[in-house]
Amino acid sequence: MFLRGSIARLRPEQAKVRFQRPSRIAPLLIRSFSSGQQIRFKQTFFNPNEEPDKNKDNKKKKKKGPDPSNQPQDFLKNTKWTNWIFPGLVISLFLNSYSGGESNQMTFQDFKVNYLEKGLVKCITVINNSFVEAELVTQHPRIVGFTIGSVEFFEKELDEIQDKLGIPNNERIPVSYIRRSSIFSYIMPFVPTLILIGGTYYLARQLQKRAPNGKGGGPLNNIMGIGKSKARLFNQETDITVKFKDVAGCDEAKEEIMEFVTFLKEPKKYEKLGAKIPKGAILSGPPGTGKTLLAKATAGEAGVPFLSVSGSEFVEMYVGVGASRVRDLFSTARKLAPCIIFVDEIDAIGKSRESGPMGANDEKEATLNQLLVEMDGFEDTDHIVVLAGTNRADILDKALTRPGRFDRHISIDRPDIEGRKAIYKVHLKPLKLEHPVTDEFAGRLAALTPGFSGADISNCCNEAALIAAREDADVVKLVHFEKAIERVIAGLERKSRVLSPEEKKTVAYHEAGHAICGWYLQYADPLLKVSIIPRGQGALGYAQYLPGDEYLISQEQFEHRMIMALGGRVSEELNFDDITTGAADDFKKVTQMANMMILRLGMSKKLGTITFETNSQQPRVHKLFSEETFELIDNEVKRVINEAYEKCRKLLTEKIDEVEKVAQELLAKEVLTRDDMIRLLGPRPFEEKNDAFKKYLLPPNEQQNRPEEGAQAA
Ligand SMILES: Nc1ncnc2c1ncn2[C@@H]1O[C@H](COP(=O)(O)OP(=O)(O)OP(=O)(O)O)[C@@H](O)[C@H]1O
Ligand SMILES: [Zn+2]
Repeated sequence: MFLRGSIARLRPEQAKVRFQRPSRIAPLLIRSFSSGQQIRFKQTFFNPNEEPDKNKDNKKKKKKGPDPSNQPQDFLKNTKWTNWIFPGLVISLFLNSYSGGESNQMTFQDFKVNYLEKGLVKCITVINNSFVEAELVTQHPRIVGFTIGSVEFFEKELDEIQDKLGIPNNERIPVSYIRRSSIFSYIMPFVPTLILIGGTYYLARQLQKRAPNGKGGGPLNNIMGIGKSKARLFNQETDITVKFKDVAGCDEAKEEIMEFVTFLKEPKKYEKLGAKIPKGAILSGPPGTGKTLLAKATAGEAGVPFLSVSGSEFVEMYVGVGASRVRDLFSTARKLAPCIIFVDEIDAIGKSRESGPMGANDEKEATLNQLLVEMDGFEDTDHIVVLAGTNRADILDKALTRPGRFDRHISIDRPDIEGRKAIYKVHLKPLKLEHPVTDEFAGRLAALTPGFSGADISNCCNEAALIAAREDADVVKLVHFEKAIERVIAGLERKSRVLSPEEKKTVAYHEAGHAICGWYLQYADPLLKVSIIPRGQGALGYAQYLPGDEYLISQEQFEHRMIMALGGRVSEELNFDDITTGAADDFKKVTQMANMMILRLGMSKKLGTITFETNSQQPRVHKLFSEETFELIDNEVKRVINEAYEKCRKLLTEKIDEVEKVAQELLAKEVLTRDDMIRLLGPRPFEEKNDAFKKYLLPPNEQQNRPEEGAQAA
């Protein structure tokens, strides 16, 4: 638009132009050869310093009249103006891109024929070396425009035509070269800044949306709150309903932890005597033994807030996040004090710092260091107790367990029969049972589930209720519990897995072999059930034994267990021409037991009382034993297994009729109970070793009977 004006200043008669392309720096340079003068044009088509149309604004203002609300600050306060930024921008770009819209677009050919050759062209402007605008002597149209491929070609054509028309040099059409930039080139440099400002504004808005309680808010909270601790707070009034009475068994652990409760309740009692209360305790034990529950109960008893966090929640891929979360956790705790912090799975950060195949891990180390610093940092008067749970107390960093930090070590083991009974009583309470919970009933369930942890028991009770519901029963009965227990131990029954008659026969004889060995071996555990219904992942048949709560296992017991495990394969050998793959798992167990006897338990006379076990955590630099010892170990393991095998074969050869009886019965009924076994074979010739079994599972008449001594052992 402005361009036209500038060109207009150049009279056609004034300029005889040799066509020359402008340099970049001097976009509007025309050399007039007629005058030999260089004429410089001011680039006026877009000058940011020059207000293009001041009058327009004035007119607008006049129209509207003076309006106090039109003060700039009022206008800015009214956020609606932001709505007009983008449409305005788009419109101005649109106008800009069509700034040449007034000229009639055509082809160079049309221009040549219709205007140039007829001598109607006043002057020519080449814009950006690609577009040509020509001002005509006519009024309609006054300006025409067309695109050109190359300036050289255009110049040549123009020269040729003017030569042809015989126009003298001094009357030739003046040609000017200009560069016209779009508004984009002025806006572009500001775009990154605008995006940055816009982004910051958006972030700030998102953060403002965050609810005052710290919860909720936009997804950005996740990014901004990365250094925040993820600890869950359980409020003492509402959330922690757990009390010591809900934690069954583990009485010693409760007693130990009771000290923390009294400290949090009556700190004065200790402080006036100058006693320092331990800052923390590590609760260690196998999974599901109630470490979290005990920690919660401690908070529940003391009536203080409980901050629970898992060690793995400190571990992030970003360096420094773990330490920052630890800091945040403790600063929260200080605000809530007196309170209890519980760090579950502390081994995730508290692992011994040099251990691990990759050496030290800087981020974990920083997190652990921060934890140590925080634990040193709080005073007894802060009234914060830190409890930590782990399954691997042995791999914890020594710095964690030194006095002044986690100086109490409370270990919680799997519950024994009495413990299980107590835990059953807790978890049976919410169920609708056939009879009220008796000592006998809970004891029976406890006897049926040796080795179960608290979590297993809770799971088992729930499973029983689910089974009862599936069967549309009104109440949960003992059978439902028995099914649930079997399911937890051996997996789901898979009746859909159909075995061929041949396979079924093999499985029956295999299981009968195990069962007969167990029946006639003195140190075998009491048999509860033999079944040839496939279960779980790969078991085609299985037998359920009830080991008691044993803390010591004799060599003879080991041997008898090995014989029992081999019974399946030996029975196959005795009853069929071929053997099958069914004994793979049995061999694994046998080999493990033999290895343990030889390498760890000093049960080989030849090798003596020495352990050959290596700590796999530490790198092995040299061989721990000589080639001869190695060979000896090999031979001893083989010897132990072979002896067991021979004893097993001898036993089952003698009892081949009994094997037959049991196998046939199994094929007919699929499941044999202890009662079935007694019916087929007579009572077991030994007294059962398992007291719990005797007390809760044997019928009263059997409990009195002393089984005849002297029956055949292996
Ligand atoms: N002594 C117990 N008395 C009652 N219930 C128990 C007991 N021990 C475990 N449970 C049950 O098992 C569940 C799991 O226990 P908890 O989470 O405390 O185990 P944990 O030792 O912390 O396990 P992990 O080591 O896997 O974290 C509890 O919610 C509870 O229902
Ligand atoms: Zn087997």
